[in-house]
Amino acid sequence: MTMEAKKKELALRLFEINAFKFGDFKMKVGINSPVYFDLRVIVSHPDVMDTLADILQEFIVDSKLNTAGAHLCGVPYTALPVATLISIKSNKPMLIRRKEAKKYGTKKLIEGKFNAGDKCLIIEDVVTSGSSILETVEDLRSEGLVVTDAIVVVDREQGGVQNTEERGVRMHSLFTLSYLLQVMLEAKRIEESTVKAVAKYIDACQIRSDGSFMKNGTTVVVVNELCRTGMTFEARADLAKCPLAKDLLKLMATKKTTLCLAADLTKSEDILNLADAVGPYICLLKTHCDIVCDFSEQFVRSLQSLARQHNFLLLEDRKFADIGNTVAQQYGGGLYRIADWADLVTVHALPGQGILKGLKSAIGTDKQAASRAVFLLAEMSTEGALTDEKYSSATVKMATEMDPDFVAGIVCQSKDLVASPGLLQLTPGVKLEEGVDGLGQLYDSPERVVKDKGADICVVGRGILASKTPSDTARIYRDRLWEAYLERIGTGEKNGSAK
Ligand SMILES: O=c1ccn([C@@H]2O[C@H](COP(=O)(O)O)[C@@H](O)[C@H]2O)c(=O)[nH]1
Repeated sequence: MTMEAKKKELALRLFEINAFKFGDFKMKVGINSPVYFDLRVIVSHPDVMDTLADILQEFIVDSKLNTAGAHLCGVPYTALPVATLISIKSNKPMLIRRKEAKKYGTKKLIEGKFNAGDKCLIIEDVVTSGSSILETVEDLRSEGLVVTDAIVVVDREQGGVQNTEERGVRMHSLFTLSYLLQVMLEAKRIEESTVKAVAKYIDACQIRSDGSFMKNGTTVVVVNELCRTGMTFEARADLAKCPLAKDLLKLMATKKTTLCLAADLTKSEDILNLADAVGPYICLLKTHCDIVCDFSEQFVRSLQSLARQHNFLLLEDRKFADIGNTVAQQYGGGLYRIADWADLVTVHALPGQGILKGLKSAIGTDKQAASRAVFLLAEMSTEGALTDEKYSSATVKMATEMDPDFVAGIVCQSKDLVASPGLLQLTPGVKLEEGVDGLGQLYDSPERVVKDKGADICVVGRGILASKTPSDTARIYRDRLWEAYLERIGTGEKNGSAK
């Protein structure tokens, strides 16, 4: 295999394991970026680590650097395992730079055997401004080592080459961000619009080694066009990692609706009649199967047939919250056999990752798995809900880092919680009249929920159920929600604050 083919294969594998992703990410330097690299994830994929080390070793040889007698030093900490592997494979000795000098004993900054005047080659994972490389170089040089070159896995092309060059270090990058974008585009992993948004950001956001941003001598305002709430559902579908979220985003875009009906009725016939009447206006129909007094297999088959007829998905709001072994049985078995008919279910993140593993284990084949997904509950719509910021952020982390293929979205109430454009925000507590019911349920208007709270899909129950003409009322909700969405992405007719 040629080096080029190996690089492309590795690039696709890195994308697959989430070593880089596209969306809206807060960076160390305090601005939001449309692309995020986290090469730490490779330690969980030994095959990727091994391949990366092999390719880097070959890359070092191809770069024609004079590395005879040179030491290798990985920039702490992400580059350390890769540097170690290259050291073993190429039989080159390694040095380790401590981030802080030891407070006792030798007080060494650099661990390993070396003499002043020895050469040292830097290994780094991702470079933005190059400041991490330069910190390491400074410590190595202060011990008399000679450092002239750095091998880098990814150059984000935001000034690293110039900043390191100014301090006498040449960067040799296996991948540039532009190269990765082209490979992802060719492989149809991303759309042209994503490439353009990232390129625009990179062009506007060149970072100097002191951390300041400048372009043509002036400070710039950097706009991230991959911000979830500013994007269309069509564009976001391309960035969704979960197949069902992709389908749902496309469905919402073609049917022009973000309305989810909470069909909280207790007789199956009433639910079916309602689903038939309201079906043309909704993207999701949400059930609580355990409140249906005459629940039957026939009922769910009829519901599925209406879902196909009117093009909506079924969400069972079961709010699973137990250990993996129990939820597997609750989901796949029992009276309701939820996994057989519900496209989506709601799940509490409280028990941790095991709950998602348990639910997944109840789904049969890979094909079936691709047609099932969950919404994780990060916040509730009720007065005094105990879901605090730490809990809700940890829930979103669980969704994006652990099971991105299985989590379609987040149930929450706050705009800035869901950054990833591929994840859907589902928000209950929506009514034409704002207020509170007698049991602590809080309601906001359709406009406020979409524009101020960042909702993608809005759940409406009693606002429609209590109406004498549910289908007309559903249409009103659908229209107001859709108009608010258009205004949010900047294509609506009206502008201004929420009603
Ligand atoms: O935080 C949450 C999570 C779920 N729900 C569910 O949504 C509907 C809301 O019904 P309304 O009649 O519009 O109040 C209901 O099925 C809840 O179980 C929620 O309200 N809040």
